[in-house]
Amino acid sequence: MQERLFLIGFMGTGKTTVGLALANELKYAFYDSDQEIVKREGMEISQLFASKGEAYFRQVEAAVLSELSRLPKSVITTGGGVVLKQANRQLMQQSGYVVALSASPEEIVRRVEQDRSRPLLQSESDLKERVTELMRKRAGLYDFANLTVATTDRSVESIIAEIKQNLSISSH
Ligand SMILES: Nc1ncnc2c1ncn2[C@@H]1O[C@H](COP(=O)(O)OP(=O)(O)OP(=O)(O)O)[C@@H](O)[C@H]1O
Ligand SMILES: O=C(O)C1=C[C@@H](O)[C@@H](O)[C@H](O)C1
Ligand SMILES: [Mg+2]
Repeated sequence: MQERLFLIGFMGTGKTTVGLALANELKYAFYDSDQEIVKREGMEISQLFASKGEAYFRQVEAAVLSELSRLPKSVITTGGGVVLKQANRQLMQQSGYVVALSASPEEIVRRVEQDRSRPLLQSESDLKERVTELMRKRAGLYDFANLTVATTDRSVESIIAEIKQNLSISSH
């Protein structure tokens, strides 16, 4: 079994939700880079973006990822923008098995529209347009994953089953 699993994907694809349940099933430790940043900085992500800016957030995110990438038997879920830095992509590829979750823009809008915690989705423009534009800007950045799982119209249980099946194949 792989020592470390990383979950990557656009905002709202379910990384934190799926990762926590997967870690419980595998009896692995669970870490979420966004949650670690909140603990370390002592404020919510939206506050951090507002007070120190996105560039500062990205620096802390890279430092947190680097620490998490050394931990044994862990499921590590990441923020949607962690793939923006090439060094982060390389580190994850070298330190574990990387699973990308994907979802349609419509599904992402349904999942995140009631949640004000994501600063990059808080602009005045229409949420669907904002999601589509950001997805276009990030096209290809999640493609380095060992496995990509589509999550639209799928239960968390069936997503986990697909990941576990692929893990058992790739560890033989
Ligand atoms: N397979 C699914 N079907 C329906 N809803 C889901 C599914 N997976 C997650 N959700 C819901 O979508 C919302 C976003 O999920 P989650 O926070 O896990 O996404 P995320 O990928 O971690 O987002 P972020 O990149 O912003 O951290 C939550 O309300 C969660 O309950
Ligand atoms: O996609 C992104 O850039 C982000 C996703 C979230 O997980 C947080 O890391 C933050 O809101 C930025
Ligand atoms: Mg998350």
